[in-house]
Amino acid sequence: MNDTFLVSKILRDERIEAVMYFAAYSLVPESVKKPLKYYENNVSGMISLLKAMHDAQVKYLVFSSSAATYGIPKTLPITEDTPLDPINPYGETKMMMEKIMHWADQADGIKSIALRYFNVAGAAEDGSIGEDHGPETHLIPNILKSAISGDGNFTIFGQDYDTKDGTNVRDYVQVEDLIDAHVLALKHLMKTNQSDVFNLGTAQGYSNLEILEAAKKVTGIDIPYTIGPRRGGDPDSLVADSSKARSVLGWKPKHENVEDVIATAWKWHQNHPNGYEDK
Ligand SMILES: O=c1ccn([C@@H]2O[C@H](COP(=O)(O)OP(=O)(O)O[C@H]3O[C@H](CO)[C@H](O)[C@H](O)[C@H]3O)[C@@H](O)[C@H]2O)c(=O)[nH]1
Repeated sequence: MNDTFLVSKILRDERIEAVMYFAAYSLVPESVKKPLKYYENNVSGMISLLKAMHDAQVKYLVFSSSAATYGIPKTLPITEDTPLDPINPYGETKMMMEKIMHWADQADGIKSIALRYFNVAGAAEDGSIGEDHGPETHLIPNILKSAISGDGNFTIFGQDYDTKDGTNVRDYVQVEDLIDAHVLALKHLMKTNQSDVFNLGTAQGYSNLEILEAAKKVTGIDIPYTIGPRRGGDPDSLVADSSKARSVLGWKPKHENVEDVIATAWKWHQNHPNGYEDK
C-alpha cells in the first residue's frame, strides 16, 4: 500500500475534516549536510499528503512553515510580504511546500494556512514535554544541557555577523504560544475558507550572546562558552512582524519575555537531565 493510498484511507475512515502538517525534518545544519533527505521527506511528503487529501475530499490544511523561507531579509522586522529567498535546503523545502499548497488550492480547492515559525523554544509549562533532538542542534537546549553537565562545551557559531554584537539574532516563540496559534488558525481557515500565511514570532530579536546571558540568569549558573566558526546556512538576523497573526487571528503570545521562555525549557531539562532516554 503506498503512502497516499494509506493516508487517504485514514482520512476517509476517520472522517477527518482538516489536517495539521508538521513536516518532521526541521534542522537547518542537518539540511545543509543532507539536502536530498530534506527534499525527499518534506516536498514528497507534501505531495503525498495533498493527493491523499484530494482523494478523500479533505479541504483544510494548516502547515508548519518557517522563517527560514525568507533567507537574508533586506529589512527587519519581516512581514509576510517580505520576499522569500531561502539560503539553506530546509528553508527552500518549506518555500516549495508553500508553493505546492498554492497550486493545490487553485486546482483542487484545498484551502491552507502556512504558519511561518520563527525560533520555537521552551517546553510545556508543567515540565512534562520538552525538546530533545539527537544530536541536539538548537541553541537554548545546548546552553541548558551544558549548564546541567558543567562540561564547558557550549560553542557559539560565529561572532562576525552584521548584528549588534556579531552573533546571530533570532526571535524566540514559546511552544505553547505556538500551539494556541494553530488552534486559532484552524478555526479562522474553516470560517473564512481562504488560504493565507502568518508569521509566528514575538517581534523581539535576541542575539546568541543575549540568550546565553538570559540563560545564566534563569539557571543561576555561570555557563562557559567558546566562539567557534560559522555553522553554515545561518542568516544574520530573523525577527518577525507578527501583527497580522495578532490582529487577524487574535493571537496573544503569553511569553513575551525571553527569560520566561527559557524558564519553561529549564524546568524540563532539570526534570529530564538525560532527555528522553529511550529515543
Ligand atoms: O550550539 C549552538 C546551537 C546554535 N547556535 C546558534 O544559535 C542560533 C539559533 O540556532 P538554532 O539551531 O537554535 O535555530 P535555527 O535559527 O537554525 O533554526 C530554527 O529557526 C528557523 C527559523 O528561524 C527554523 O524554523 C528552524 O526549524 C529552527 O530550527 C544560530 O545562530 C546558531 O548558529 C549556536 O551558536 N550554538
